[in-house]
Amino acid sequence: MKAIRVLGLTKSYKSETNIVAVNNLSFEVEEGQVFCLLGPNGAGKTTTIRILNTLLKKDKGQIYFFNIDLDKKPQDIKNIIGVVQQHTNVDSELTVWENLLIHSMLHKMNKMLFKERANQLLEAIDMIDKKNRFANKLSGGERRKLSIIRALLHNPKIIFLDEPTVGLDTFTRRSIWENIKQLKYSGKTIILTTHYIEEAQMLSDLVLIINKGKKLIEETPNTLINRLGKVTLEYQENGKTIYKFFNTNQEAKDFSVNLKDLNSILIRETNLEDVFVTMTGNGGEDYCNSLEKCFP
Ligand SMILES: Nc1ncnc2c1ncn2[C@@H]1O[C@H](COP(=O)(O)OP(=O)(O)OP(=O)(O)O)[C@@H](O)[C@H]1O
Repeated sequence: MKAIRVLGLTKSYKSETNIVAVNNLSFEVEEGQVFCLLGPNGAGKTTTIRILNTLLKKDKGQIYFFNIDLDKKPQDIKNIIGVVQQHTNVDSELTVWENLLIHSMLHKMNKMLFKERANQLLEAIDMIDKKNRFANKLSGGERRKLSIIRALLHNPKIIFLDEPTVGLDTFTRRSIWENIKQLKYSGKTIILTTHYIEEAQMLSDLVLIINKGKKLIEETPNTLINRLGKVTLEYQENGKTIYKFFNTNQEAKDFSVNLKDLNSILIRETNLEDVFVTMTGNGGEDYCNSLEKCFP
């Protein structure tokens, strides 16, 4: 079953430059998938997510969550989604428990169910010992965990995670990855945006790469990597690192024997970051806007 269907989504900001932030974007997400939206700065990811989260109005297009039309039943949609925003927005003046209680009241949860779920989630996400601590006395990672617990409290079917691990240390990041995997195994649909391509490669079933508000490609991480070439050859030429992609190690080796600077050669597995950089251009320049150009 399709958890989300987005058809021809378009949004402009009426600023001095009249930017088309999202331009006729269409995509579908299967129930139970981890779906990752990738794109360079300013690509339109946050705008797309904010529209899906009912926080921003679109100009054009249709959005369905489990066949429910967002335009017709926004409240129904709010009840089936949980949102972890990019900037953690927990209430610093309240304790962890009080933050969760307020959220349960907004979702009209019954008290018994609230207590049971809140304790369960605090336990699962390793925050039970912080239950009575004021949010302003939590570390950045703990605040992020609180916002994840809060987003899950009303048992949403679809969870939006906008850069869930930004600024977190390796241990906290791994523990959040583990939580995301557990959510997927429990059948939740997850929409992830991240600038950590390694995170996208590890967690996602499907990746949608956008640039300048437009869809470039939508594939599984492995398909994207295979299309580019499983093997990457890196070498130096005129003071620049050149990347070339091949289907096999042997092809990369055969190519490398004719290179001048043999010391600079590195042959390694291609990763999703190589795909991302190839498709969206390096350093924000030289954008690749056609699939033919990226994947001849
Ligand atoms: N409130 C706004 N008013 C005017 N322009 C905006 C506004 N918000 C975003 N934009 C512009 O819309 C475009 C898309 O921005 P958006 O925040 O959706 O991108 P993003 O992919 O989330 O970027 P980042 O990775 O940097 O967070 C950018 O050109 C941005 O400057």
